[in-house]
Amino acid sequence: MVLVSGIQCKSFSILRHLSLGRPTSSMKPSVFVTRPDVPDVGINLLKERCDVELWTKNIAPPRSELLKGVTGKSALFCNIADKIDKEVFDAAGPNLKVIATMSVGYEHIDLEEAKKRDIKVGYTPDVLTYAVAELTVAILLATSRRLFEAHREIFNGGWTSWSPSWMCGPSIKGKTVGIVGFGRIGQETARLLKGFGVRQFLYSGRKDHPEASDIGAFRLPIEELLPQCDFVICTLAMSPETKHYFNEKLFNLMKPSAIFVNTSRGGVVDQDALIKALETGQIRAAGLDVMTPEPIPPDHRLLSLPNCVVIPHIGSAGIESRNDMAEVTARNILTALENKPMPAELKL
Ligand SMILES: O=C(O)C(=O)CO
Repeated sequence: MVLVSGIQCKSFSILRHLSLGRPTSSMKPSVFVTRPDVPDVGINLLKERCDVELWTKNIAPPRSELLKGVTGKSALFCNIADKIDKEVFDAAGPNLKVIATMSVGYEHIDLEEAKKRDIKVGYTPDVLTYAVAELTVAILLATSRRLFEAHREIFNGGWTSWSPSWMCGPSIKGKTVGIVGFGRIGQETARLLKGFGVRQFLYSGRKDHPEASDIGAFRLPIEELLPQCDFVICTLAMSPETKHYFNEKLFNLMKPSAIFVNTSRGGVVDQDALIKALETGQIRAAGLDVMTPEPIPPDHRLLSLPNCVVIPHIGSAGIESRNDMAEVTARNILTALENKPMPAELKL
């Protein structure tokens, strides 16, 4: 609450309606941004209207710094590596109006708590769909054509000569691809893969997707889909229902030649079951942009498997998409602070 000429104003937007002109620096809402390397486009937008405080290091702020940074702020600009729970809301205090995450995933935010306190929550769907789909195709190819394994052979002396059967892997052309979680990213991945000559796309999920007919994809129950697929791509969103969705039973339904790719969340896979499937040859290989935990310790068992490609959660890391994500996040904050419709607000 601020006092202006004897009038008590609840928010920045009311001050603006009173035609008091551009707010002075002391009247500006304040934002805590949990990384210093957010693309300029987002930070510059925020700075036009807000006092912006950036966490100084390129790692997630330790808990104590997150709590300190958010104290008294009007808005929080965060990402998937920041756990936003009751303690953070309490530390922020009553000024907090909006939390905007620079991500499409939002399972790191306690939405119940936000709702209780009437705090808006913004996220960044759509703008990263292409980048994640592109990376999904890249991991699929890196896994099937054994790119990292082959690269290592150059340095470890394994490349002795051109050999007829050395470093061979299956092509995508003529194969059956199953997409589990046929939302925006799953569908875009299928569109990109069409160019590789896939014979059949299958998908599973709770409902039919009208877009599937353009793509030429058929919906099947997961138990019928898995035994038919040469490639299984997981783009399932994380939720309590999808935790450890890919378990031993599902890996056992896959072909021994199957390649499994996950670019959604590590938590949707029972990782021990995946490791077992890779070690025993239950499936041929896996390509993962996501895993548990993140970052994965360098001595983790998963990293010792030659048939597993592991990438450090860079699905959305296209330059264009990260710029767009920063911009949408900033606009989510600015519009929420002015009580205007946000570009991408989560319904609480
Ligand atoms: O946006 C997300 O949810 C990510 O995982 C990172 O882009």
